[in-house]
Amino acid sequence: MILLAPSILSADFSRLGEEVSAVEAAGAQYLHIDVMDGHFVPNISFGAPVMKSIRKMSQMVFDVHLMISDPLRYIDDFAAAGADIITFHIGCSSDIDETLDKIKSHNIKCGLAVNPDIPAERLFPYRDKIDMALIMSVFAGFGGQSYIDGVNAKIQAARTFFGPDFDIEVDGGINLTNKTVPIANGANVLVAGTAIFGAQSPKEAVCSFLNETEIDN
Ligand SMILES: O=C(CO)[C@@H](O)[C@H](O)COP(=O)(O)O
Repeated sequence: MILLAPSILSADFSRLGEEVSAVEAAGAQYLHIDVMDGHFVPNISFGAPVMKSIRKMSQMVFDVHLMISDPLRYIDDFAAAGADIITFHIGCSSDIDETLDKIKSHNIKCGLAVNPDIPAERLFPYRDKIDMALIMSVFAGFGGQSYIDGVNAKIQAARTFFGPDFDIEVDGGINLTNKTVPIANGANVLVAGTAIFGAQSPKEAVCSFLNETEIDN
């Protein structure tokens, strides 16, 4: 089953509640929450208080993507704010095992992410500790970039290594035209920001993503 994770990075923050309700009503299963610190990536987005405020009005799986230098320091905050999955990056400054253990201590699922210039094999030693692998199909930091086809082999390598029942999420530059590409290479969780919240109707965009994704499969 393909899961869709609309990224609120591209939402209209002045109407965040309405935007979240629209994608939830349309059937999106995950809500992708992009947290950026202006240090690990050049951009700054928002933190746990914003997530906490939308947690009250949504039942979606809150899929938190920490693009921050020292994720270990903030796991407690995001857990308390209602995260269901917390993913952070290979290459951050926190100890990876310690951070995964911290996430697990909250009974939350954990994921590890790799930017396009980091091989999928860097995820493999953590196989028994993680619930999801996040393969970035753009360099983390900004919405609205173009999908990098060079990551397709990496998605395949991750699928081969982790097996058929493991969650492999792909994030960046995914739209209605190219969404079959990550799926064909082994992804089962698709993140889309601009293609959903940049559409005239985010609700219709989610329906198109989900319906057409089913037809393609
Ligand atoms: O993590 C990121 C960017 O760093 C992504 O989640 C993007 O926000 C996806 O947005 P689009 O590429 O779909 O616009």
